Amino acid sequence: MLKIIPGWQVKLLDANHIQTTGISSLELMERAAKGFVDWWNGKGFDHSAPVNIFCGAGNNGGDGFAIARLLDTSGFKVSVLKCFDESAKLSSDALVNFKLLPDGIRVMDWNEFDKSKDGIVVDAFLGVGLTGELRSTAKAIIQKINSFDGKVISVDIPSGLPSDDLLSGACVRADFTVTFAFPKLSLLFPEHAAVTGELILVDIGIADTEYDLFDSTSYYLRKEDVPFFHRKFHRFSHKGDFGKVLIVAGSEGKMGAAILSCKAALRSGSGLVTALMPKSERQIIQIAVPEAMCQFELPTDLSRFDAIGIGPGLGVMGKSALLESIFHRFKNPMVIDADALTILSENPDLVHLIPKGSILTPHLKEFDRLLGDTSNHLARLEKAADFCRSLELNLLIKGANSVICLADGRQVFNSSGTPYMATGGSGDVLTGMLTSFLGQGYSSANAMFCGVYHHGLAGEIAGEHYLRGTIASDLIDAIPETFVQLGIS
Ligand SMILES: NC(=O)C1=CN([C@@H]2O[C@H](COP(=O)(O)OP(=O)(O)OC[C@H]3O[C@@H](n4cnc5c(N)ncnc54)[C@H](OP(=O)(O)O)[C@@H]3O)[C@@H](O)[C@H]2O)[C@@H](O)CC1
Ligand SMILES: Nc1ncnc2c1ncn2[C@@H]1O[C@H](COP(=O)(O)OP(=O)(O)O)[C@@H](O)[C@H]1O
Ligand SMILES: [K+]
Repeated sequence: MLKIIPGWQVKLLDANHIQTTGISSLELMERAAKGFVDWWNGKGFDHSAPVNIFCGAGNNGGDGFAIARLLDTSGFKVSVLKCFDESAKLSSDALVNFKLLPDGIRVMDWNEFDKSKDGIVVDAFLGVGLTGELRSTAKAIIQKINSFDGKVISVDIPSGLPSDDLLSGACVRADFTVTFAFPKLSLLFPEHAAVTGELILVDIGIADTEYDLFDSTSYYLRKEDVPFFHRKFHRFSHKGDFGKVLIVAGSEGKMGAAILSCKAALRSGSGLVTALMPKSERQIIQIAVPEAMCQFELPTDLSRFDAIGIGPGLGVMGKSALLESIFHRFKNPMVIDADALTILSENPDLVHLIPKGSILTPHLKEFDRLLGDTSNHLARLEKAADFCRSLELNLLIKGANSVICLADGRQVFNSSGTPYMATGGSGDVLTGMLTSFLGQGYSSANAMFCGVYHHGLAGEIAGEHYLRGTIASDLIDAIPETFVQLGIS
């Protein structure tokens, strides 16, 4: 997994990389620019659209000059908008790249930019070197960029956004942010979604081990990390090896949630799935998921189950005793979602009975109901860390870039997923997937890494096909393809 370090430490990361590999800082800037242009070329932007690149005097601007040169070579009509005056001292690498600008590129002052023209704006004004409050000219430059109606692509971070803190002043509103080496923490906050746009991570050749020097509890979960967390099964594996799970879900009118969770558990590899549900609703589930077994009373001995998932569509009224009995009778980690979380919010004493290592999966509203209102994501993450450490529980804060908050203090941001997953029932699918991995003998942390990443990837696969018509069942259908794409047999 990729460690997320504070923006101010990027200089140390670079210096260390330069020292150990012998490459120059200029070469590192060139890699960043090449990575940006590779992504750009993959997007297939129209060659006839003029490209206007706002460049600051620091290394973010240096990236911008290098990008300008490379886009010019690729045949784009590029202009550079200087965001500094004649007296400004450019960083040494920015100066080199400024001097390397080919003659064909028009260089103007930022205030000469004509916002009414078509094209694309690249924002290479301010990067992680931003300190303190924006100066007045910087605010005017950001305003100018934001007055443009077309696409805006930010280099490393939208100019004005602090890398590790909440936005308090002006900021470029980007459609895409192409960030280098690792995602800056603030790019992952829901309150910044409107300024960061779609997030793209460009690898500039810094190895994961080079981050070991830095203290941080934040990580980013990428596709290449996930296979490592999967268990390997062998030729003689039998259905018992793949786990027996109990899904406690569904009530009259909400049996769909139970069906989605059970199916998702089966599609994620569970050997045996049992649904605990009201007897009156048994026909629905037996027709929809014939592979699942049904149970209408809570068995006294729950030790025959390897994992339990509880909550989707369960209902709240009169269900707290059921939750309490399960906590008393089952001693292994379990998955707690939806209505079960609401019951916990209403009966806070029950939280102390939850088996250690369990996984709670609140979305933002459920989080606030459970742990109290939070004014912003930073405060939420801090609260989550305290909760997880003190109770030895794991929390998944759901949303775009869901955060896996572990009892050991690590907070891991997921990279897979798409807004097309914002559809009723997709959380029920996740509960089934997490329960399935727990039941297959994965540690809670590994079950979360695999469950959350595969769930997001299933959303991407389904979303590619169905766009905004994606429904939760499509995610389940896409689960097998996620295993194919990750090379997991
Ligand atoms: N490993 C990586 O990730 C790599 C990262 N790289 C790139 O380096 C970037 C970081 O570059 P950096 O350190 O030179 O800082 P940068 O963001 O250009 O900002 C400095 C400029 O901002 C200005 N400024 C500051 N505060 C201000 C304020 N309040 N209001 C107004 N202005 C303010 C400051 O002005 P000054 O204070 O000096 O007058 C100076 O001009 C990083 O984001 C990435 O793009 C790649 O090139 C290579 C590998
Ligand atoms: N914009 C988004 N980007 C990525 N994933 C999303 C987005 N919106 C929702 N999701 C994911 O979809 C799931 C929704 O779960 P939840 O809110 O419990 O929905 P429901 O209760 O309808 O099942 C979560 O896993 C969440 O991370
Ligand atoms: K920028």
